[in-house]
Amino acid sequence: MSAGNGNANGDGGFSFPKGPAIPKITTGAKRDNEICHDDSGPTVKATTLDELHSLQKKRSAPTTPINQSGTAFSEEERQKIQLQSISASLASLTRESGPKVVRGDPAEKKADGSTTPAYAHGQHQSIFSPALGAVSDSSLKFTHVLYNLSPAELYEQAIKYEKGSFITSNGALATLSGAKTGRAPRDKRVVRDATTEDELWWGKGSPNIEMDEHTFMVNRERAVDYLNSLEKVFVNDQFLNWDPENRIKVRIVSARAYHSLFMHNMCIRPTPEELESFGTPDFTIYNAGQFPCNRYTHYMTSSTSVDLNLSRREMVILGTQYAGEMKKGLFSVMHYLMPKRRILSLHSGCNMGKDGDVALFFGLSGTGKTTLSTDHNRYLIGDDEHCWTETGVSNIEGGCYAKCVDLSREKEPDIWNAIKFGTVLENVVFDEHTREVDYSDKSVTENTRAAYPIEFIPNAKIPCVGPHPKNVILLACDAFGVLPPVSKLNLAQTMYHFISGYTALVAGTEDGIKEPTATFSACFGAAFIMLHPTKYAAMLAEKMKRQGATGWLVNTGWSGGSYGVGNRIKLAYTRKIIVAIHSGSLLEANYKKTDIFGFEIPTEIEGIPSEILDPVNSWSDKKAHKETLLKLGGLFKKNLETFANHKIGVDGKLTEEILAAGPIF
Ligand SMILES: Nc1ncnc2c1ncn2[C@@H]1O[C@H](COP(=O)(O)OP(=O)(O)OP(=O)(O)O)[C@@H](O)[C@H]1O
Ligand SMILES: O=C([O-])CC(=O)C(=O)O
Ligand SMILES: [Ca+2]
Ligand SMILES: [Mn+2]
Repeated sequence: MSAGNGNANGDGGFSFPKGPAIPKITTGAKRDNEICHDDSGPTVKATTLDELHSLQKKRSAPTTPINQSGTAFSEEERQKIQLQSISASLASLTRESGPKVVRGDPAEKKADGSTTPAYAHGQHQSIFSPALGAVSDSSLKFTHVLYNLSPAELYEQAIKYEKGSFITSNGALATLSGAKTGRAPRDKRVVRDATTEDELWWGKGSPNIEMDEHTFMVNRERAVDYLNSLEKVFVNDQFLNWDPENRIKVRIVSARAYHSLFMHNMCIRPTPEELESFGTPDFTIYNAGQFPCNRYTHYMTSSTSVDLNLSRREMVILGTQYAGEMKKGLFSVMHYLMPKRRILSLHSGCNMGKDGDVALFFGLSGTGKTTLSTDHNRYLIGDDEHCWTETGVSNIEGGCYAKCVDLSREKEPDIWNAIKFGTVLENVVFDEHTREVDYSDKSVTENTRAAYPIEFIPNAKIPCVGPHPKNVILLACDAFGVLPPVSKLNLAQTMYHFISGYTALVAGTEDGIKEPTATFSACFGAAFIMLHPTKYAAMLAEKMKRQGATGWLVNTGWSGGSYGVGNRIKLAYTRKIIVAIHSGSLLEANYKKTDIFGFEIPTEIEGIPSEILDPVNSWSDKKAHKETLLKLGGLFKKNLETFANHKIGVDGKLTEEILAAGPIF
């Protein structure tokens, strides 16, 4: 620092007092190693440390909200309206009308040193206190609301108050989701009432396990009471769906900064102006995940319960802190709301080429939706949840949720680079000193994840919308190693495989080779659909037909033998296949038909050894290949039996066509 020229400006706004320079203290003869006392630099204006700290934080630029009558709300009025709305969200339905809510962190000291709400001291601070007498102790306390905090504020909250929260060397926030490191579909309940009774898909194969309205209210009350018993809660007001005409306003009330930052990243972030006119949310999540449900409650079979009430437009989470429940809970809601508007909701990734050609990537968890839709040469529209309307596609979310087990910079550079300040890293392991993440370490779980805003991908298409898809790519990670790396599908085959929703995964690798297990999940997302799979399939068929889209089945799983003998097909090869699909060159290739499944497979693709294109070539044991192929064909047939009775299309013609498009032997 240079001493004495202290007309500091532009670096904090303080000014150096004019007048004679303060004389330096001189201590006689100067020796080389002597400590240099230099107190003549600019001093701060503050006279106390508290005052100094108060200088540090500048107020965010105020916006000028307009109310209905066209006049501007004062900041105070606006905050009061917001708190009133939050108080209504948090209200117990059996007691007071709503809790006393106050804005801000309870740990943040007021200028007078107090931490209690300022109303008692007559200071300016936003509070909302329903004008009712106290009828329980909980109505005497305040609930502090941390409303739409920024990532930086949420980092601080997480690191101060949530065990297992750390900043990793790449700048991301590492968090632990607790005992649950994946979704709990068996604990999902949907309220069966007069409306949903007829509208939803119930019974065998359906993900909708019923609960009654009363039980929902019991769980809702439990969650609300838990949240209100806390000193503070996080509230996120955000949007779903980039299609402005079908945008849904969501409110997420949660107890953890981790949850708030996760949803900040995954939902669409409102601008300050949009927030002013947010009003009442269309859907509210009560995430009381730290608190279990009560197993004496009817319908509860574990201490976890994820409850959807479509009529009330509410979701309650008890007994799981896995953040993916919120994301996929909202997706279920979209799977109900959108088809009512003749919009197809899809568990798919989506990207667009420079020429505007759009591709959808369907597939179950871990099959490559995020990996393959994140493509440096194309615009990313979204990685997991989309809508297909009369005019094109729109992403439902504002962020991506990438698997990061074995993540490498070389193979997935864009995802690697998206893991930076603002990103939530779930359940990863890192060096205790350097905080460098070891993505190969599965000590906590294999399902390690990164949640980041979509704009962290450099070629994200903002707004995340695009024209009608040209290619519909179904991904399967076939650990049996008999599905070809790529097959061209006709429309009936596309429907057949869409309804089947096949993938095969391998269990833990530790105790040697295990048989792969086939999973069938209708529409590549049976856990989230609300209507019968054929409803979505019929819509998909109709849209693909109208737009002339081509269907493809891409095996991102095993090649050269089943799991244990062969290997997972190289990501570089899969990417080349995808490039050939996008460019249209694959459509021009020569094809041959396979046995059993009747797939059309290309004989050549540039950059890929031709022999791997037909799996039979890469299996050394031809007999084992045939047996495995038949085995898988049998599993497909068995799975589709339940759908055979459900007629769709004119006279059930479509059903017949679809069933005929399956394996034949
Ligand atoms: N040939 C391949 N094609 C695609 N992915 C591959 C391939 N080989 C290995 N992988 C790995 O498989 C995983 C695919 O996971 P990804 O995150 O894309 O799943 P997802 O379909 O988005 O699932 P979810 O719906 O659970 O988010 C990644 O870890 C990726 O590195
Ligand atoms: O929902 C999750 O937890 C992860 C995911 O994307 C999926 O399983 O499809
Ligand atoms: Ca994904
Ligand atoms: Mn998903």
